[in-house]
Amino acid sequence: MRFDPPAAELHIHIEGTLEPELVCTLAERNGTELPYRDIDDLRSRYEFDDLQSFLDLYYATMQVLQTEQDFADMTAAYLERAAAGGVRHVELFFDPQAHLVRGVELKTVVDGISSVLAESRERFGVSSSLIVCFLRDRDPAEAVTVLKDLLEMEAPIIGVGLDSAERDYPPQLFQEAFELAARHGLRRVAHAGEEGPAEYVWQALDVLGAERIDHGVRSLEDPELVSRLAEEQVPLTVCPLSNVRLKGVPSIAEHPLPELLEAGLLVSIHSDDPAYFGGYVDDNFRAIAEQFSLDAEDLAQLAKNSFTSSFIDQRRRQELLAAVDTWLAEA
Ligand SMILES: Nc1ncnc2[nH]cnc12
Ligand SMILES: [Zn+2]
Repeated sequence: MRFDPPAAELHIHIEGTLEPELVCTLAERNGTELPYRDIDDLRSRYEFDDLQSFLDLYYATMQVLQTEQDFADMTAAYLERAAAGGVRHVELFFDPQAHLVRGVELKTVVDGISSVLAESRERFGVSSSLIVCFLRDRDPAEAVTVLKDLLEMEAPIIGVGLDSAERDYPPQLFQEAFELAARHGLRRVAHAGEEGPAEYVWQALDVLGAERIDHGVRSLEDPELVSRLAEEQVPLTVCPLSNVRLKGVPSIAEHPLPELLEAGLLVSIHSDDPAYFGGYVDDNFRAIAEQFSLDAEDLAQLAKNSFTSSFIDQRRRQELLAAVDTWLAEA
């Protein structure tokens, strides 16, 4: 069976695609001293107890990203791998504050990533757009400043998101930044209900105006919330391998994907930080298909959900939905 239906990758942190090999290549190129002996030593540290233990390594390894070329190389490497696994459309998250605090300029980050996205369709057959994420464990006023700077420089972003350490950082702290985004016609998404409670999903919807919830798996703890999500068909971007690696759920067997689907929610499957969590979208499809005995038709439906949940224009959406039918006919 094949695990690579045409799909939209809607929950992907570009910095989370930094494979150990590229970390070492960039460290050598930039003369960055890393506290790891070699690639195998670095890879051996990819064992996490929770979200914070992952974020500690995630922010440490990204110090190798220094120049526009580094950001471009990382983006190109990701798009090449994603396309090989069936991805045909990407809405890419990036974390500018994580680079600004290291002294890397906003323009370096934005130009490096967007120069490759601008040619993603021609080079990789993947349409793409960019979403800025605010770090919820930093000052909410900083998020407003970063967004103003991005607007000022006319960065090619289509939306805003909210990520990093979730516990004790409720979405409502970021109301001002999200209101500013809305006034400028930007789309809004937010991580919620990954480690944080269902209450954070309510806040993401009602205070931030989030149109899509990243993760959202803990919504199941609140039946009223589940009804709301089902009724409004609010998209949830679910990342099974990530949830297991960060110990949000003990194993794929115990992942609540079947319950989410049973409840009639609009779920699609994504990879989050594939370099760290053991796989890209196709690897996530394989894991859930093998665990839950899903067939090609089930995967095709999840892939269609990803296009339905995306912010692409109607014409491209129809083209990609049709591509799923073609894949299914041949699968
Ligand atoms: N899974 C995740 N949750 C929150 N913030 C993140 N930043 C990168 N990956 C993340
Ligand atoms: Zn994420």
